[in-house]
Amino acid sequence: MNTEEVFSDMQPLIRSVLDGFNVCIFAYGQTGSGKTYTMSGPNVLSEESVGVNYRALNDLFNLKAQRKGTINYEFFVQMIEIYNEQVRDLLQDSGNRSTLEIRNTSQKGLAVPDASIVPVTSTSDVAELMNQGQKNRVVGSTAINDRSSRSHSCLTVHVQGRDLTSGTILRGCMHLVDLAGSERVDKSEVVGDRLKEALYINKSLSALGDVIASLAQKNSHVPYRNSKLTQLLQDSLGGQAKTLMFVHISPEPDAVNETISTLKFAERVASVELGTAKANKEGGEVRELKGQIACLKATLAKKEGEPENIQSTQSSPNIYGINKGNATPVFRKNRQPMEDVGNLEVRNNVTPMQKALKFDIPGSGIHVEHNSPNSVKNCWVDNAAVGDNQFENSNSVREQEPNLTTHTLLPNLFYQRYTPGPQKGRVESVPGEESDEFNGVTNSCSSDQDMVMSASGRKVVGITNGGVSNKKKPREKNENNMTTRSTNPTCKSPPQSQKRLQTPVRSSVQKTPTKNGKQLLSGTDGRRTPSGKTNTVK
Ligand SMILES: Nc1ncnc2c1ncn2[C@@H]1O[C@H](COP(=O)(O)OP(=O)(O)OP(=O)(O)O)[C@@H](O)[C@H]1O
Repeated sequence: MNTEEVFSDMQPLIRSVLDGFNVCIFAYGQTGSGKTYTMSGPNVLSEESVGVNYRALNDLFNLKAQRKGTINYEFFVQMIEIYNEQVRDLLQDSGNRSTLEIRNTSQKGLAVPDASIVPVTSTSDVAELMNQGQKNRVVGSTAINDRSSRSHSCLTVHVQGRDLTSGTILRGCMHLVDLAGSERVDKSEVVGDRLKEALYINKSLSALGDVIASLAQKNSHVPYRNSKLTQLLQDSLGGQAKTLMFVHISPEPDAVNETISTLKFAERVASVELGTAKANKEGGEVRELKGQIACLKATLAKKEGEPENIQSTQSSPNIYGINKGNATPVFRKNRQPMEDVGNLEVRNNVTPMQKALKFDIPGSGIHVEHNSPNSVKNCWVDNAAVGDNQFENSNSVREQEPNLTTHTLLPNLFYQRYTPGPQKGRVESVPGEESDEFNGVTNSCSSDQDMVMSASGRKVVGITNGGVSNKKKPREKNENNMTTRSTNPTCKSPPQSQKRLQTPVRSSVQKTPTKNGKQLLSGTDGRRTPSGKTNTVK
């Protein structure tokens, strides 16, 4: 199965991102099985070997061009890695990199708000950023893979679109995750820092397994907080995102145990039942009503002598909209206001929506009949007072200033902190040991709370495989694998038993069956038997 075929499995999801869904695509498998090859491609890229990350971005730009008469899209990119349970910004030079926090929020949407977020306008912009991120990623040599990723990496593309006719705002985001591979340390023969990395990798993958098991069993508590990886993927696994997992296995006979356990994991993933998909669409009327409700609440609070700052009524994920945060000055000075990069939501004068309005304010006991547009104009959010922490649960709303209703929903998020500079080589240094702050935390979140990323949309996990030989030496063995066999003429025909593993196991995210109205994660071939078991294509 070549990369183009693999990519065809995820192509429908690219459209979904542009339609306002959140999507997560991740590569899973033992070390050396070809995850990085699938996601990013080999070191030297050719048109055939370029990874699915680049292809996805390319598709996004193509679709953007096709839709330019109807929707205006903007794209922004973040790239982070989780290395030894530390989250790091791959778009920052290693010298400037600090450890970042994952913010669990069901409302605001940015999983790692302090990571650089960079506007991109062309595929070459993206390729440059990905190369930079890839170079900054921690890679090390082991007995199994001489360029083994020692971290989980996540490339996130944020999409914002504005329908030119209706004014509806669409927001989607796509996480492209290249997991570090599980490894048996006796086989990878790692010691010292590499051993420490392997232990962190295995531990976080095992936390991922626990989360999947909990989801599959529909447990009320899902232990997302046991690792940074599961925190990061929380919303993609247990929320409403569309999720696709590529499973990679090695054709090596002596990797059969790892292969079996990988396929068992895939089977478990496939049994997770999903919620209903929703797109992040916000029409002009909704925005208007939110603004008016916020305004009326502010007026009410003032009348009752309550503090001015009250909870916003914002209920949908809004990664672009919230102006709270504690970005350090050092970052701020590098930021570029979103207006400068053409954020269409920055200006949203509400006049078209100034209609007669009748509604109850939930929980306030107030019924409002409202015919004047002007009250909206008397409402504003004090950005200065609020700061720019996008992840507080409330927005401050104050009365007085005119015409700023939805300006308030704007993004310090989109103050981008990316400063182009000379690229650093791959990071080899290993930070000091960090205590695992999530160890033992078993009951602090639910799937509905503390979401890492805002997401709307049904989850779909399709599974394919692109395994390669996990032996570092000889390298030719890598050619004898399912990902390359159709493209590599030097590839020898494997024994029958290996052929099975090498046969592409495809996923069809569009045909994912449903059960009781819920979408199921698709199985190893993206299909299910009537009993709900997964099929393996032979
Ligand atoms: N389809 C393929 N065709 C040719 N070479 C491949 C293919 N897949 C993987 N390889 C080669 O196999 C080696 C291991 O692949 P890769 O680094 O992608 O594995 P990985 O699963 O990401 O490993 P790790 O988890 O250790 O990072 C690399 O040298 C890569 O170029």
